[in-house]
Amino acid sequence: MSALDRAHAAPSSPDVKGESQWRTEVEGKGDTPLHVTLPYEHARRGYDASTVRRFRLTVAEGPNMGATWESTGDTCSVGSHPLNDFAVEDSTVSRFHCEVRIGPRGPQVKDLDSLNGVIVDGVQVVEGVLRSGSLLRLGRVVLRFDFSAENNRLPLSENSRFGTLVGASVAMRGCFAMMERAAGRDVTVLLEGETGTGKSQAALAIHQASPRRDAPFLIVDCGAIPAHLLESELFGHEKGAFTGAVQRRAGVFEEADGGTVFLDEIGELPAELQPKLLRVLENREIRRVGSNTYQPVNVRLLAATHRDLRAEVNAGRFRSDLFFRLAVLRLLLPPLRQRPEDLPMLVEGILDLLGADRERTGALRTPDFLARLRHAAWPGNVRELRNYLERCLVFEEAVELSEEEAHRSGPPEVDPSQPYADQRRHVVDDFERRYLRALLEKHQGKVAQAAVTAGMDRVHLYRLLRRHGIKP
Ligand SMILES: Nc1ncnc2c1ncn2[C@@H]1O[C@H](COP(=O)(O)OP(=O)(O)OP(=O)(O)O)[C@@H](O)[C@H]1O
Repeated sequence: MSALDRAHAAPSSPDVKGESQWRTEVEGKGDTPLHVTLPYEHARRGYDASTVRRFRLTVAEGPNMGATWESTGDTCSVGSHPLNDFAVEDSTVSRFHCEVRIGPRGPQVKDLDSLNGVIVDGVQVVEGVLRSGSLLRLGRVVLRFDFSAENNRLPLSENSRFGTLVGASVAMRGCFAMMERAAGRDVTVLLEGETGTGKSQAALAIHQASPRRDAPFLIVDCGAIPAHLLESELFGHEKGAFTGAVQRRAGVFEEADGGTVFLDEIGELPAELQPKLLRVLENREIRRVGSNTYQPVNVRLLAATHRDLRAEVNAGRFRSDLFFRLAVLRLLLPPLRQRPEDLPMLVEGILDLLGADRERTGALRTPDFLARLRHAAWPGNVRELRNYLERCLVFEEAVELSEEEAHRSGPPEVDPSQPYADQRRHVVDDFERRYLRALLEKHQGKVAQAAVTAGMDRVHLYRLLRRHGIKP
C-alpha cells in the first residue's frame, strides 16, 4: 500500500510524521522520474487525435435571444452564474445548469442537478446525446447546439506517463498535458473523477514535478476527519482553544510551508470552514483556532473530488466563490471504461509494479486476456484493475472476474480502434455468459427446463454452455 493509499484509509491510518492520525506526508523527492517518454510506439500520435469539432450554442428562445457562444476547447458550462463559459441570465436557469462536452461518443449534455432540468428535443435527460440543430430547454431558455465548420486543437502530451500514472489514450494524454502545465505554475488545481481514476497520484505527481518538490506534500482527507476536528487539523490551534487542546499545534497549512497541501474529498468540507479556506486562497493567510491574529502561509493547494462540485453549488452546499478559487484549473480524470486502449499499458505497468515474473504470468499478457479486460465494467477503475491483477498473481492465472467487475452498468463502450468483428464477438460472448449463468440459476441447473424458457433447443443450449465452460 502506497503512502497515498494509506492517506485514503480510515481515520486509523498510521501517521507518517507521528503528530496527527489524519495527516500524511509524502517525501518531496520521489524515486519515479516524472517526464519519461515511454518505449511504447503508440505513445506518439498524429495531429488528428488532438482536434475536436468546434461547436456553437445560440439562445433560440428567452432573454438575450440570438446571443451566441463558440467553443475554444471541448467543453462549455452553461448557467446563470457569470463565471460560466456561457452565462445565461434568467431566474429559471440554475447557477450551473448543464455542461456540453464533445466526449468519446460525440456531443453530450449533462444536467448538473439543475432545478428545472435539461430537455433535449422534447425529452428530459440527465445525460443526453446531441446532434447539430438540437434544442436544449433550460427553464424558460432554449439553446440551439450546432457544429461549426472548424476544429479546435486540444493540447496533448507527447508522454504516456506522468509520475506513476500511465496511459496513451487521447484522454489521458490530454490530462498529462494539463498536469505538465500545472506543475510549472503555482495554480490551484481541482482534480475530478470517479474513485480509483488516479486523482491522488496526479496530485502527488504535480507536486513532484513542481518547483515545490523538495518541500512537504501533505494530504488531508476532508471526508475522513470529523468536522469538529478538521478546522484544527487544517489551521492548527492555540493552547486552551478547546477542551483537550493542551498545547499549541500547527495545522497542515503551516506544516507544509513552501510545499503543497492536497485536500482530498473537498466536497465534504463543512460549510463553516469554506470561508476560512477561501481566505487562504485569496490572502494566503490562516488563523489558528483560538487565535485573534492571522499569519501568512506559503503553500500551494491541490484538491480532489469524486462529485461534481457545481451540483453542490446548485444545492447550496458549496460556496460558488470557493469553487472558482479551487477550480482555477479543472482536471477531469477519465474513467477506465472510456479508455480501454490504455489497458495493455496499465496491465504491463501494474504487473511490473507488483513484481510479476514474466515467465510465469504469460496468461496475463495474452490478447485474449486483455480483450476480456476491455469488456469488463471496472466501476472502481484502475484501483479495481490493480486488485484484480493481484488476485490473478496469487493463482498465476486469469481468475474469473467478480460479478461487479464483469457487469456493465450501461451499454458497452464502442472502441473504433478495434476491428468490428472482434468487438462484436466480445460483446456477444459477454452477454451469452451472463445470460447462461442467470438462466441456470433460475432453473437450479436443470438444462431441459432452462432450454424451454430460453426458447432454444436443448442440444444448442448444451453446446453454448460447453463453449463458455459453464457447468450446469
Ligand atoms: N493512470 C494510471 N496509471 C497507473 N496507475 C493508476 C492510474 N490511475 C490510477 N492508478 C492506480 O490506481 C490506484 C488508485 O489511484 P488513486 O488513489 O490516485 O485514485 P483516486 O482517484 O484518488 O481514488 P479515490 O477517489 O477513491 O481516492 C493507485 O494504486 C494508483 O497508482
